[in-house]
Amino acid sequence: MSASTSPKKSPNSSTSTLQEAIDLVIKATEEDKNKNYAEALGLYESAIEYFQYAMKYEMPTERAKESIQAKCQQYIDRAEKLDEYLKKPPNSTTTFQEAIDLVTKATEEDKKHNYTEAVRLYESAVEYFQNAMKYEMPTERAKESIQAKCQQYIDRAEKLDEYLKKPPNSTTTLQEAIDLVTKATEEDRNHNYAEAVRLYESAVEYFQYTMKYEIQNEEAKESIRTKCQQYIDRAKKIEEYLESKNNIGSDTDDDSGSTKRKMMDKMEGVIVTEKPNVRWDDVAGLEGAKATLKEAVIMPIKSQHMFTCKKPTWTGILLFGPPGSGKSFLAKAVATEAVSSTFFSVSSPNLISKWIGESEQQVRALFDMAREHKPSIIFIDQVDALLASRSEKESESARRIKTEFLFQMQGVDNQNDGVLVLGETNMPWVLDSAIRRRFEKWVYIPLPEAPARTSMFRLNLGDTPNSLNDQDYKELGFSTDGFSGADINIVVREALMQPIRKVQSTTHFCKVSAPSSNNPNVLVHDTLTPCTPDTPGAMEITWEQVPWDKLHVPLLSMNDMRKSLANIKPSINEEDLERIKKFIEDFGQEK
Ligand SMILES: Nc1ncnc2c1ncn2[C@@H]1O[C@H](COP(=O)(O)OP(=O)(O)OP(=O)(O)O)[C@@H](O)[C@H]1O
Repeated sequence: MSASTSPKKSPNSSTSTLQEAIDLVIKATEEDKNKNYAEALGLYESAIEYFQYAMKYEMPTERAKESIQAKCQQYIDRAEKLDEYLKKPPNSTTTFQEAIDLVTKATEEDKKHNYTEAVRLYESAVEYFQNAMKYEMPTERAKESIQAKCQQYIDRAEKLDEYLKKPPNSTTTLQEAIDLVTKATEEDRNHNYAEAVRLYESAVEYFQYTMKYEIQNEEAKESIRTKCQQYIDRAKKIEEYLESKNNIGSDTDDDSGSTKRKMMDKMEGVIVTEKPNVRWDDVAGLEGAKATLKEAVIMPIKSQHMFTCKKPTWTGILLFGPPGSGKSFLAKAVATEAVSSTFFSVSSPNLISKWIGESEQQVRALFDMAREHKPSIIFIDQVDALLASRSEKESESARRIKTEFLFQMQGVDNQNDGVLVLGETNMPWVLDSAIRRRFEKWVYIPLPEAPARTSMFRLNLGDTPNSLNDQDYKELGFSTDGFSGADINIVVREALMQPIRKVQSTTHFCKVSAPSSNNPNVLVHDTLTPCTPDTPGAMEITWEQVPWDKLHVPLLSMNDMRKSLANIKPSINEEDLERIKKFIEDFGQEK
């Protein structure tokens, strides 16, 4: 700290030195705030001298002395910090701008999967931020926010570091990527869209890492790339949807607009207005159910002009049947094919947990919106969770939701014309009898028969390259008695992983003739594919030792399907089926 002279004061001076010291501190703080650090430093130093003089000659009380000393210490600290800052070489590089530039570069490298460089840059950026905070003295609030940001960069650098430290042959990233996609799809299905987007994005990141460091084979890479593009597209679509939903809520500034917006906010995760993309042809089998729904839902919407007098429409249709039999899937097809209608999809379990306490208001808002946007379809997934028989144990809130639903479904003065409530349940027997009556039409969705199961295998495999023939598909259909559509979906997903696993786990490769990876029209005879040790010409090598352009990932085969089938059992048990059978005996399949 630079030396300064004692205040030139006479003991008789009219202004007290203490007052002058205080004035100096006020000025010092002002200059400090205006970043005139040299001026601030001089003023702090003078103020300290004045305070010390005052303490010596103006004899304040002991308590005042103590407080002055504490204050002086603060000014001394601040002055020292300023002094240190001012002594920094003029071209010092510890500036915020440089720290920010480093973070920008780190993020770029991170995105390009140059993780080693990204870690280095993140770490340097944090160091620069810390130095800058020391010398450039931001406000406390700015400091807090910089520290929080730094923590994020440290976390990211640690995560990347962890990746980089994995043994070079590690195959776990691929598994992690697959797990992430599985979770993303689940969240997506449960309408937890924000979480689904996050998971899809992480999965893509993991896949990209495996493509860079783990997988050399171009075919496998190509297939992963295609999948990644699907996940990116899906994440984008969800983001667009979330944005558009916010816009629906913000399209008016008046009171009713803002109330609607509040309602929409509360409904987030509970109601989805996005149109699914499932066509009739995507639904295997269920021809009877499709015909009923076409007649009951699509026809009245499509040909309104045909019905000049009373329209034969239904206001409540219930799809019931065993779990995973395609009820929701079929409802999605209805929503897609009923082009001009608005689709509201409500997940009952989410609704119950999120609307507790606000129940009837939200139910009313849902129906109001449906009426406003008619023709519309309100699809209620797992309607049993929402509208089960009244019981002693149910909460007051659940009771109120149910009562309001009953009231709204009933509608007054034809106000529900053009609004269809489409419910689905796998436990129709638990429904409240009044609710059962509100669903005027019941459609049974059974487990698929063999031909429908065969179609499901075809639909699920889509255009994935495979070596299955018609006979294999038939066999798959026949050998999966008791499997639901959801079970078959799992079997196929599991089978799709087999070729990649085979490549990664095999100990031997042998030469086969296959299209060249550089030109698929040319057949080459030296590509390597997994084989058993006793195959003639088998070489004991791992997949990492095979040059990428020579690796031939085996096509998905019937054996892969059989392997997958051996591990997956039907999810519906006899007891569930008995219960449904009994219900049909009591109430019939359709009404
Ligand atoms: N008939 C079908 N055609 C094609 N795919 C089907 C069919 N049925 C089911 N699936 C597949 O199974 C998945 C699960 O089906 P879905 O969610 O419709 O079952 P659900 O009957 O609504 O089950 P839950 O009663 O448990 O709600 C679908 O996403 C679809 O991939």
